Amino acid sequence: MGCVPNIEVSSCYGFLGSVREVKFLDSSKFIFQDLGSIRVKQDKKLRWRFGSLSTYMLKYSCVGQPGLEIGRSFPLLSNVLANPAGEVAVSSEQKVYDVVLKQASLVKRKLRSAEELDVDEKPDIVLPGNLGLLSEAYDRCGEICAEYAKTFYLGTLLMTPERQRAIWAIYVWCRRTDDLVDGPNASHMTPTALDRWESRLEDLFQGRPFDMLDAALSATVAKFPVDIQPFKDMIEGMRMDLWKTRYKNFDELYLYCYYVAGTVGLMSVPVMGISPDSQATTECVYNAALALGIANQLTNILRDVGEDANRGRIYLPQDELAQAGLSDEDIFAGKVTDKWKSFMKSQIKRARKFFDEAEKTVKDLNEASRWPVMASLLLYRRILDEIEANNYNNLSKRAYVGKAKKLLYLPVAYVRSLGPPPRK
Ligand SMILES: CC(C)=CCC/C(C)=C/CC/C(C)=C/CC/C(C)=C/[C@@H]1[C@@H](COP(=O)(O)OP(=O)(O)O)[C@]1(C)CC/C=C(\C)CC/C=C(\C)CCC=C(C)C
Ligand SMILES: [Mn+2]
Repeated sequence: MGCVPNIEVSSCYGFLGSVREVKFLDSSKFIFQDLGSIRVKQDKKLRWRFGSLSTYMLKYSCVGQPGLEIGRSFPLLSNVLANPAGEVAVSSEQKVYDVVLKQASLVKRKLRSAEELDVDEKPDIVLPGNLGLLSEAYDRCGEICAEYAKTFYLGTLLMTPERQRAIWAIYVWCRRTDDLVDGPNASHMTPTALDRWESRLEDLFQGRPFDMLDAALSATVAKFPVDIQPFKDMIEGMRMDLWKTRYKNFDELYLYCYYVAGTVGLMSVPVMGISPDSQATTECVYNAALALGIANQLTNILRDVGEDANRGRIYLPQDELAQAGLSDEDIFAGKVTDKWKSFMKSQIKRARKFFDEAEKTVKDLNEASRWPVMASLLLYRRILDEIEANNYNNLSKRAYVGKAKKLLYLPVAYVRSLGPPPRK
């Protein structure tokens, strides 16, 4: 999916040339009752097939509709399928892209309305008690990040102190959220407990943190234009982990990856900042952040196939396993067959595509954030190489990047992050 803003058709009735109702699934939920002025110009290469909407160039001259530029045309999305009733099933990629658009427009508005202060100059919010507590809270977040996520921690050491502390605070909240369903007390976790965690999140966003670690995130979201939605969506991903142990196809898996990892990318962009020299749209940068999160999660899933299977979870898409002549039993048997190797090659290839999409936009970030993000990207992507080096045995062997190699990658990441943002 490119960065061209897309309008997603949720339901489209009528015949070519005289569309009667098109609902736009963006934050405004436009419903054009009087569509007389809308003409759907059929692209000569495509034709209308009842029940499936192909890509159309939608030309309109809507007058008086806020936010829609008159006369502009947008390519409608070709993966929008309509059933005979004209109702449209929306792919996960589209649902997530809708979130990305909202996040991007929200940050653009926040940055426009707020003083264009460099984040390093903004004062910390004053929390009850003394400021020393906040500094102590951030230090504790840094210790937790160093303890549980050496790769990410290494990346944050390359950041400015303000951004470093903000990412530590976000990391700790993400870690605590993940530990609710993956940690030692996971067996006692219930949807109600996740609801309580979500209301605690709302409190900290309103400046009422529950404990010192929440206080660090509360101060962070007061300082950076970070929105609550990605945090809520991550909790939704944890709700899925409570009951869902199989994924029918990549569309289902993509949505899960957005929830637990793409959200991290969306949380991080306002902290990383976008370079003033960047020619990329905010949507493009958010898309790249999403892609990095998806890439990380797909890599994490490929790295942890054996471990996850031992806990009764198989994230790999069932339809793709079947197409490769594989089943859950093959995974539980733990045998690295030729079929398994061939299947893994295609899974690794797809994960790399998401890393490559993210890498194209790292240089559009604020200069001080490029190196840490590039380092984190290269180090996580390296896990895929290690799975290959293990001859695709991710069923009983956990691929990892050794400390020496991690350090070796830092100068590589530095060189890769040099240079101006790419011309779009
Ligand atoms: C320097 C840098 C990239 C910092 C980001 C650090 C951060 C906030 C990480 C949060 C990670 C976390 C604990 C998320 C909770 C859910 C979860 C576990 C997600 C999976 C992470 C892997 O964690 P781990 O390696 O510990 O695996 P196990 O739990 O042991 O199985 C994930 C794979 C998701 C990680 C996703 C990211 C780090 C996304 C980072 C994206 C950006 C920083 C956006 C950069 C912007 C552009 C334009 C590319
Ligand atoms: Mn994992």
